[in-house]
Amino acid sequence: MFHSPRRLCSALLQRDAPGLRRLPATGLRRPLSPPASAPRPASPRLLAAVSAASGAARSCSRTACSMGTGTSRLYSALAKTLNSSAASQHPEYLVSPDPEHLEPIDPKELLEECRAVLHTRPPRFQRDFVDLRTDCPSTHPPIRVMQWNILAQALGEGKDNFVQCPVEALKWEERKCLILEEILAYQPDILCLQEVDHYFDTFQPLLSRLGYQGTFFPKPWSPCLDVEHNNGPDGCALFFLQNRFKLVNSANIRLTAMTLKTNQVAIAQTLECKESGRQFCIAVTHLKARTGWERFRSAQGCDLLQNLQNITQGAKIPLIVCGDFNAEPTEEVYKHFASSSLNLNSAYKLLSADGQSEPPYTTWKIRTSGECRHTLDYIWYSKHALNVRSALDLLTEEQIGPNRLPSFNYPSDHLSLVCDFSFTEETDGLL
Ligand SMILES: NC(=O)C1=CN([C@@H]2O[C@H](COP(=O)(O)OP(=O)(O)OC[C@H]3O[C@@H](n4cnc5c(N)ncnc54)[C@H](OP(=O)(O)O)[C@@H]3O)[C@@H](O)[C@H]2O)C=CC1
Ligand SMILES: [Mg+2]
Repeated sequence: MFHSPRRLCSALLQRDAPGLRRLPATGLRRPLSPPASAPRPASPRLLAAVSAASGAARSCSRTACSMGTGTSRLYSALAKTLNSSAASQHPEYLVSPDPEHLEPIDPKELLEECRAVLHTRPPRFQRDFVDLRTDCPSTHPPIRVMQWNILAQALGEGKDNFVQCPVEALKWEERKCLILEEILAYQPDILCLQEVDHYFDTFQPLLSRLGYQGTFFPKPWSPCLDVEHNNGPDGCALFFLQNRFKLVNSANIRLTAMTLKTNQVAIAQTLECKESGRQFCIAVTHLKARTGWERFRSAQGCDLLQNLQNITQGAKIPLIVCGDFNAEPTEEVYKHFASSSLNLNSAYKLLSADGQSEPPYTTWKIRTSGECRHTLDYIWYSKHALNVRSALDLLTEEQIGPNRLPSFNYPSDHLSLVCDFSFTEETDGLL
């Protein structure tokens, strides 16, 4: 699904003065030295591909964002400038730096390099795709969508209280390779992420070199900013492969609850498939967490649905909504989505025997309060316009292990959800 790199990955090794490397996004330079916490890399390219880009935001963080909460607010303000409501009406302001100026990375080589960094870790778990609609042939390749709350680095190390997870398992230099490995293993066409607090230094520069166009919308008052040595606010990020889709429209939405602005956000983009000319809308969100906030989440969900009604012109444009809803299927917000006039179904229900039950968990962790096993993450889709051709099975309890998540094998407390979609024949030729 990735497009072939136009040049070899070895182009990542710079031709500039020895020991200096041009940073892709900014043109800044920094000394070439491996991160202190990382194991000795097997390949020098990893420094180029995985670490070097971090210099851009690290040099930003030296001046603006990593010195604690006060200066982090400045970073937050800068990030918000890039995502202002004015910008949302002009997609050109939201696009990443010109991808033509970035050296492409060969995904296979990057995957190998990630694996080299992770050589002291246990192997990653095997997960299989389950075929769901083998009887519906499609003329176009499916659209693979990944939904994943990747766990903000600042929250994982600072506030989440994962009492059974050793701190070494959370080291960013290795954990980011586990996250990249998961993305590279499944090669989604569209990637919907929550709790991203390493957008500018890691995911945007690397994923743009893999052919993705990215958008980031930070939470207005990210809890990450209250963690010492944070890397800026966390937020939602949406990436799509530029060789498969053209951006038609993009909206960054600050969710409201009972007309009040909240700390939760969403990104909604209308994309056009380059192969088929078909349009669809993809949205990503992360609703308010914690028990006691059920009505608040419900109101946020209603606001998001209202926004999506407008964006899809009343369900005329097929829709996919990915999110960490922080709500079990018994909650009101889930019911609003299941019964909305947008005609949505939750894709992972299709993995159950009767097609009606959500998986038993999408997140599983142990906090000071005890074991937390919940189904909170969903991929909703327009059931009249889209088919789910296959879905990636979840990790088993045995794979997750007694200490639950995150772990040395798996980088987040939430599992990634991955689905392959195709358009239904009935709506072929419409939008
Ligand atoms: N300084 C200021 O003026 C303000 C600061 N804030 C900060 O923001 C925070 C609230 O922001 P808000 O967006 O409402 O945050 P949420 O309540 O939505 O939670 C934020 C994160 O905490 C995680 N989380 C969920 N449950 C727990 C738990 N039991 N223990 C630890 N972490 C948990 C969530 O992860 P998941 O989704 O994976 O469950 C989520 O990513 C405040 O605590 C404060 O730190 C907020 C407003 C103003
Ligand atoms: Mg979390």
